[in-house]
Amino acid sequence: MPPVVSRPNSHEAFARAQALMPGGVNSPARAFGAVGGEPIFIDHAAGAYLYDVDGNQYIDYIGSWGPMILGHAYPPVVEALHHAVDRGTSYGAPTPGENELCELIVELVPSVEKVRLVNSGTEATMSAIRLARGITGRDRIVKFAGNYHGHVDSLLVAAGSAAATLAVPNSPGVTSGSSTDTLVLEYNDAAGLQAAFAEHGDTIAGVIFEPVCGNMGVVTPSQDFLDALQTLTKQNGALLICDEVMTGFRLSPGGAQQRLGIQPDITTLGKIVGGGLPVGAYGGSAEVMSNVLPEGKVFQAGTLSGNPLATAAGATTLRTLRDDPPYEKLEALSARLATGLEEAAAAAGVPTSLARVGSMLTLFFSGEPVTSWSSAAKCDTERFAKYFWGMMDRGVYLPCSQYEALFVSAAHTEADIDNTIAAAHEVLAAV
Ligand SMILES: Cc1ncc(COP(=O)(O)O)c(C=O)c1O
Ligand SMILES: NCC(=O)CCC(=O)O
Repeated sequence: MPPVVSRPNSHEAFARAQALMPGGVNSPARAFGAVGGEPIFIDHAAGAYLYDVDGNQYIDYIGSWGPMILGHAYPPVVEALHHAVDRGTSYGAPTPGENELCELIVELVPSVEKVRLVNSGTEATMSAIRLARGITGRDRIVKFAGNYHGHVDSLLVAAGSAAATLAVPNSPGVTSGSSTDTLVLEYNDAAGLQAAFAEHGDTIAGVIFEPVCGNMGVVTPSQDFLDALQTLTKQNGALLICDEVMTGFRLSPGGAQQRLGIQPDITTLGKIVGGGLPVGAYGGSAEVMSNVLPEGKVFQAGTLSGNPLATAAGATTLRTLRDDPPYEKLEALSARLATGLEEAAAAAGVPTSLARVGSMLTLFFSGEPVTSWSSAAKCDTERFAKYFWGMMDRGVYLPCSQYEALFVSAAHTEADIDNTIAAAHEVLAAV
């Protein structure tokens, strides 16, 4: 792996970008705010690799923050897009391609009988909570500290991911009304959830949660927490909203709900469902979804929803995951990476704890296991930043925050993993 020597073209591009976009970026997650320095500008990507505008190559463990489970420019997806683009890029009218993608979602995700396509994970969660409120006639939504559900006003409270990384878990501009209707609890705290239902049960429309959390780094749900979520929502007539934007089609063909045996009322999807194009989706039983306009009365719409390029990329990706499942390979590669990183940290005497579920993993710079936001917040983020840059300079592109998951793709090889571990040995010895 050639060392990365310099990035003058990225530097120049970032200078231009800063005059054009706030912070020079179109999403704060990619601004490198928590690790210092400047983001690299990407020229192109193929398989497991990113190539920056200075010609440096990186092993990519972000994969566009989750979607690229098959690797970049996966040939069948590229071919499907070529075929689609010649037929026009948007019609604002129904297409057979929408049926194909929705059939695959319904086939693969256990709790989904009917689904609505939108353009992002944020739109999916925004629509899901509106649906829960519309069905129940109640206002309150429960969410968990450190979980991130996109930039929906009422969910941008104690939010994880870039909101936590950049210290705005509660953004200015979110009205006190929206945050009053949001009840924030600790992840993995079944007793806290029980107490919240005891006090507010008849006003809670729904509980939204990450079934395996990725947005405060990877945090695994305990079985009693999962049981409490399902039992308490059912007992109190609230809807359980499983946010599988990150975990959907990643942790198994049917997502975290299939892997962990969760039965939600509404599921939100994003990332992989669009195969690298902008798609989100929300779905549930036919009965729950019958409340969405025009079948029901809960309004939700979109000019580009079900876009033909997006459905082509999404359907090709899901079909590949169904017909040629990469999950065993992902498990083996991810376990190899996790073990290697743990060994590298131990050899260097750096206190860490490694969390992994399938192909999502995080090396926390804290000796204690992380189970919720209060334990995640104890990590040594300065040490993480040194680790991040050391890895970057050795051609390994990691999420630029302690509070994110790293993703392994089916395009990674054992050699990529071993090179990454070798880099980690060098870097961790020096942080
Ligand atoms: C669990 C979860 N929900 C929702 C979102 C929001 O999705 P998007 O960025 O596509 O709006 C994300 C990621 O960004 C996520 O990880
Ligand atoms: N885990 C956080 C994300 O995936 C968000 C990416 C972005 O907003 O750029």
